[in-house]
Order: sequence, then C-alpha cells, then structure tokens
Amino acid sequence: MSLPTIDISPFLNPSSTAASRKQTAQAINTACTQYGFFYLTNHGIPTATQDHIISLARSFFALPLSQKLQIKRHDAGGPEGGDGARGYQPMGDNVTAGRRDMHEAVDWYREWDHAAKTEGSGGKGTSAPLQGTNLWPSEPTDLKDVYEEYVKQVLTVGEAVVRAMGVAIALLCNGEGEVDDEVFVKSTDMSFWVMRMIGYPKLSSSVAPSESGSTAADMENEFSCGEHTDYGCITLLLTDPTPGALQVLHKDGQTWINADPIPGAFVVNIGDMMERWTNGLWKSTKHRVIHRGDGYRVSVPFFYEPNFDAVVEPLGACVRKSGREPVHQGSTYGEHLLGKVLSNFY
Ligand SMILES: O=C(O)CCC(=O)C(=O)O
Ligand SMILES: [Fe+2]
Repeated sequence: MSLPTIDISPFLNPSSTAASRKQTAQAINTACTQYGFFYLTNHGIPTATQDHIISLARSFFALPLSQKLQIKRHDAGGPEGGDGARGYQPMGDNVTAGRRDMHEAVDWYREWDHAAKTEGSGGKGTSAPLQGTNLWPSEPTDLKDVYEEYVKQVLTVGEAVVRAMGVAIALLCNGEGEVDDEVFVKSTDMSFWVMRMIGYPKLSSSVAPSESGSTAADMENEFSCGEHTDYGCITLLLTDPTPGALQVLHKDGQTWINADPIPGAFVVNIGDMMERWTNGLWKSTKHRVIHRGDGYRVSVPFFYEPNFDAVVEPLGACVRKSGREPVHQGSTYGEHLLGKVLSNFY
C-alpha cells in the first residue's frame, strides 16, 4: 500500500484548463478522504533547492551542542527573551503523549507582524508567547538566506494546494448550499506558518514498539517522534532519502503505511484545522517516525497554517454533507496555537 500522488501544476500554471484543475481537485478529495496524506509533484521548487535545504539542516545538527544551544528556545516571559516557540530544542525536549521524542529541532515562525506586540509576563524586555523574533544560527553561514528564500517559494506551493482543496470541497459538497471555494486561500493569506528543521539519530533500541516485554529503557527510546496528528492546516514535508522512518496510520486504525520519500516530491498531509473546517469529511491522519535505518536522518516540515486571526469553524455545507453535528464551535487559529504553545505542544 502506498500513498497517492497529486500533480499540483494546474493550480500553479495560470494557463491551465478548467478540466485539469477539476481533475487535480478530485484527486485531492479522494486522497484526503481516504488517507489525509499524499505525495505532491510538479510544485515548481527545484530538487536542487530541496537538497540544499536538507544538506544545510544536516550541517547544523553536526555542530557541537554548545553552538546549537546559542539559539536555544526559551520559555515565554523569561529573562532570556524567549517566546516559548522559536529556537533550538535539544534531544529529548519534545514530548509526545508523555514520552520523550528522540530528535532535536529548530522552529521558525512567521514574524509577529499582524498586531502590536504585548509585553511578556516577566516585564520589560521579555516576550509574550509566540511574539519573539526568529533565531538563526551563525553557522552554516548561508542557512538563513537560503531558508528565507525557501519560505517564499513554499508559501506559493501551500497557497496552490489550499486553493485546490477549496475547489475539492466545493465539488464534494455540491448541492449542500453555497461553498466559497476560496475560503482556505483567504484564511491563509497571512499564513502564520511554522518551519521546523528536525534531526533524528538512529534509535538504539532493537525492540519493535508494539512488542510486549520491552524494558523501561527500551520503551523510553523507541520513538523518534511519537504518534500524532498535525494541529494546523497542511504540512509540506521534505526529508532526506532514509526509507522506513515516517509511517502513516491507515483508515483501518491498525496498518502503518511507510511514507518513504520520493525524490523531488513533498509529502503533504492535512492537520486538525482542515479536519475542523470540513467537519471531519477529511481526517487529519496519525503518523509517527521510527528511525532504525542507517545514519542520521533529517527532515524539514513546513506547516502552512491559517492566519493568526482566521476563524476556523466547520463550513455549513460540510456539516450538512457529513450529516453530523459540528465537530467544534469554532475559534481563531491563534487561540488554538496558543493553547498548543502553553501546553508545550502536548
Ligand atoms: O520527520 C518526519 O518525517 C515527520 C515529522 C512530523 O511528523 C512533524 O514534525 O509533525
Ligand atoms: Fe507531524
């Protein structure tokens, strides 16, 4: 079993035909209904750029810990000026479902530019949650420029994907009342994006996660990134070629599908906000990382998120189509995200 592939070029090319856009939208609907995950091709970002992103991540993680800690993430309101979100998190800092994840990571967010900054709880010179500035490493020297350029490119791809998703939802909910097929585009036009650079050492434990009788030490060591759904809109994931690491839970709730990288393609998945908008017609799918392969694995997911102020609530036509009560009463994406930051992303 493998994930479907979506050719997004009709939504990037202004001279594409309506028929080709419809075909892509229908393929997205099938992929999001059945898997919540797909490979994205013909997105316009050169493979050489993707390779450069991955190799810079690898170079950063190879630096001595003391150097990586120079851009450490600090708690919001603290004397270091941290905002609880941006910066480097050493191995074991991340916890999923109460268990330490065996990875290290750096997070960057859209700069706080949509509203006035408020003072952090620690007083003058401290930052409120998410309102800090991005922390860039001094080495590799070209990382900042290359990554900032990449953000611009990947935002264009994200916009094309959510535009296609709007058309897909309008097709799916045809006859259920009016659907604004630009709703996702409008709600992400100031995307409060997150870019994450992750490094995974090979897991030392040889015990498979589901095997019984594993020791406490094995249990602690067994996940590179524990089972989770992504909390936002869509994720555009770039990884190195390591196979077998990223696994996606099939709809049957039991089978883990290997989402091995395809050169040049992104692995795209929908997050909890898309599930909420569609009232569960599309599900944000559980996935996990178990890296027992060779070498040090790196990945760079880009989370194309709603605007901080975007109200995310189930769309009327989706509620009717689903035949279920609204799954959520609605909130802004910012409220949802702040809840995540304040609970340390549990
Ligand atoms: O590294 C990967 O392949 C996936 C990472 C992931 O799922 C996440 O950061 O949300
Ligand atoms: Fe994820």
